[in-house]
Amino acid sequence: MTKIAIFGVGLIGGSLGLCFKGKPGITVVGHAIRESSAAKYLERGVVDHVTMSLREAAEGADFIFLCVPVGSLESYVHELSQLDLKPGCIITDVGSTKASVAACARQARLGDAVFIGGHPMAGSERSGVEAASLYLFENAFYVLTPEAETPQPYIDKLTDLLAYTKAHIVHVHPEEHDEIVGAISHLPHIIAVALVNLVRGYSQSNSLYSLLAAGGFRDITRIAASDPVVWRDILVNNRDVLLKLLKEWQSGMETFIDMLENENGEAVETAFKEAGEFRSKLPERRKGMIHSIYECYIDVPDHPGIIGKVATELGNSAINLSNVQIIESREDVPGVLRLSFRKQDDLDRAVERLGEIGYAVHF
Ligand SMILES: NC(=O)c1ccc[n+]([C@@H]2O[C@H](COP(=O)([O-])OP(=O)(O)OC[C@H]3O[C@@H](n4cnc5c(N)ncnc54)[C@H](O)[C@@H]3O)[C@@H](O)[C@H]2O)c1
Ligand SMILES: O=C(O)C(=O)C[C@]1(C(=O)O)C=C[C@@H](O)C=C1
Repeated sequence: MTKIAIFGVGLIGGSLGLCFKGKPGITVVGHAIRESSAAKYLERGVVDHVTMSLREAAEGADFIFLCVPVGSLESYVHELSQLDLKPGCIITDVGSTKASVAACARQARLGDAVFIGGHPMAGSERSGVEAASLYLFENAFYVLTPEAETPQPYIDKLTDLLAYTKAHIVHVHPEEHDEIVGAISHLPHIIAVALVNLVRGYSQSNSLYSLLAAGGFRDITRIAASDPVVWRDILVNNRDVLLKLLKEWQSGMETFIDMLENENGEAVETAFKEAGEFRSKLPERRKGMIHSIYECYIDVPDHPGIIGKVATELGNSAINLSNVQIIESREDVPGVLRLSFRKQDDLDRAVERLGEIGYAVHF
């Protein structure tokens, strides 16, 4: 039996558990720090067994996944180094920063165990095991940061196991990872939070700010709802990279100030053109990379049973709907439903079908 131990059974740890559990010859053990969490992990079926003992979870494990916030990773590596781990055990993590944990693992005495850093480039603004999903990593990139001296058979073994996530494995150097992910993930989270807090301030004296906040604001700020502890740890850990990026960001904002002060419409137009061209060339909307789900919005009349009606219509056309959410519902005013799909094809067919039967569909 291959034993996989997961520490930190939340969004990412729970999703990995779902990918591995039930696969031939695999048993998944989750480590819980609270009894109430232990019961929840079993109830949600993300692991086969739960233990509150770090030793019991780790000893005898063939793979150990550290899925706790970045600020706790080093203490876990240290604690594992005190245990009698199975020879050949592969320890990996899923932290959003890689340089510090790699440096820590290099120094740790892990005996016959091997550390290989990892980072699935998929996630969500939701957190906790309640948000775990079997499909989270499908088609996303999964970064591994092996050292030059990491024996190839260990890398192959971890890569083989990760095939159950259906993610694409890429190897990146830890420092290079932190620079790139700083720009494409950490900086956007800072910008989203700063923007939401700016508008939150304005809305305290005028409720129209919240009322009128529409697609543009919601698109750019979804990630501002991400877990505060997870993101505190990421930003503090990657502060050197982020301080450099924030200075460049500041200079980018200064450029916009100059354009507006000088009424330089041409420069504004060029900035939008260049950004649009680059964005349109990003790899096709890959689940987990840009959107973790395929979504559209439809205007619906405010009357009972509308969700059932839409779901039945899609079901009759064999279109697989993964989620429906009412995102605006006020008396006497048409509401908006958000429809989520796991595949681009389902989204495309839903848009066509709903359009045919008269719904206004938006993206
Ligand atoms: N959220 C994302 O989109 C995303 C994506 C990729 C990687 N990551 C990384 O994955 C890791 C987990 O993030 P998540 O989004 O799954 O968070 P989460 O809050 O959903 O899960 C974290 C888990 O760790 C446990 N935990 C929290 N603090 C702990 C501590 N001090 N000691 C031990 N356990 C603790 C929690 O009980 C929870 O089970 C982080 O390192 C994060 O950087 C997150
Ligand atoms: O989709 C989201 O909500 C995410 O924030 C996912 C996201 C990202 O920024 O792309 C967040 C953190 C990770 O470490 C990897 C992926």
